[in-house]
Amino acid sequence: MILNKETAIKTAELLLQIKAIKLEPQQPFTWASGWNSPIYCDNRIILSYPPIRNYIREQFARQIEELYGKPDVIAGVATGAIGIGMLVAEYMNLPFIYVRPEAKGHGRKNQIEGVLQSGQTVVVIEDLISTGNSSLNAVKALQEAKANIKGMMAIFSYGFKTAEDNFQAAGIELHTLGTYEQLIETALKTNYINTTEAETLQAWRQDPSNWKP
Ligand SMILES: O=P(O)(O)OC[C@H]1O[C@H](OP(=O)(O)OP(=O)(O)O)[C@H](O)[C@@H]1O
Ligand SMILES: O=C(O)c1cc(=O)[nH]c(=O)[nH]1
Repeated sequence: MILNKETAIKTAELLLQIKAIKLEPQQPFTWASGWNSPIYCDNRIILSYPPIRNYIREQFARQIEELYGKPDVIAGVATGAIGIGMLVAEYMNLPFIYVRPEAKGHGRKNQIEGVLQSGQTVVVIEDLISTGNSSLNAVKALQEAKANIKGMMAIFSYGFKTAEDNFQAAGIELHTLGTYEQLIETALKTNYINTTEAETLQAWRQDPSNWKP
């Protein structure tokens, strides 16, 4: 679910401004899910731009307070959302933890790093949602540790039906700052992409798991 249109427009403008959106239809990117894709959204770049990371941090903090009040803990999904999650926690003066894709094989063998107590309310921050599997894997680990998950907030989602279904099946509310539709609209308007590229991106989105260049 998009948080609000104004934020979606601004988020798209900022991601394009810092060239977080990469298009390479001839040399597709491989995603975490194994899918091939002509597009990659590298939200990690946001951390290199203080005014932009401040904007994202403040949007998250404002929306979290509006939706859930103050949770006990902010969690980030490793590694992409550790940085921005920590900034949100700092801004809200809340504890921060992060969740690895799996438990470490050595040391304390933790999957969740930081302090989480049974029954604590948690808002989970993610940088990006494709299938939603990484995010929901983190949610599962938190729930197994008896966290009370209030919701998941992401900078951007491709808005795939499979992700929506996955979140619905898990009973987790997802809110995003930016959307694919807004990104493509803004990218066209600002000549970041041309109409042929926009058509490729729309066609790809119809069946992303089977797309080939
Ligand atoms: O919705 P999904 O299909 O799971 O894909 C999205 C995930 O992919 C990226 O992480 P990546 O695996 O590239 O690792 P990183 O966060 O360590 O960069 C991103 O940060 C999300 O966590
Ligand atoms: O699904 C992914 O792995 C993925 C897609 C994308 O656009 N950006 C990203 O960081 N990961």
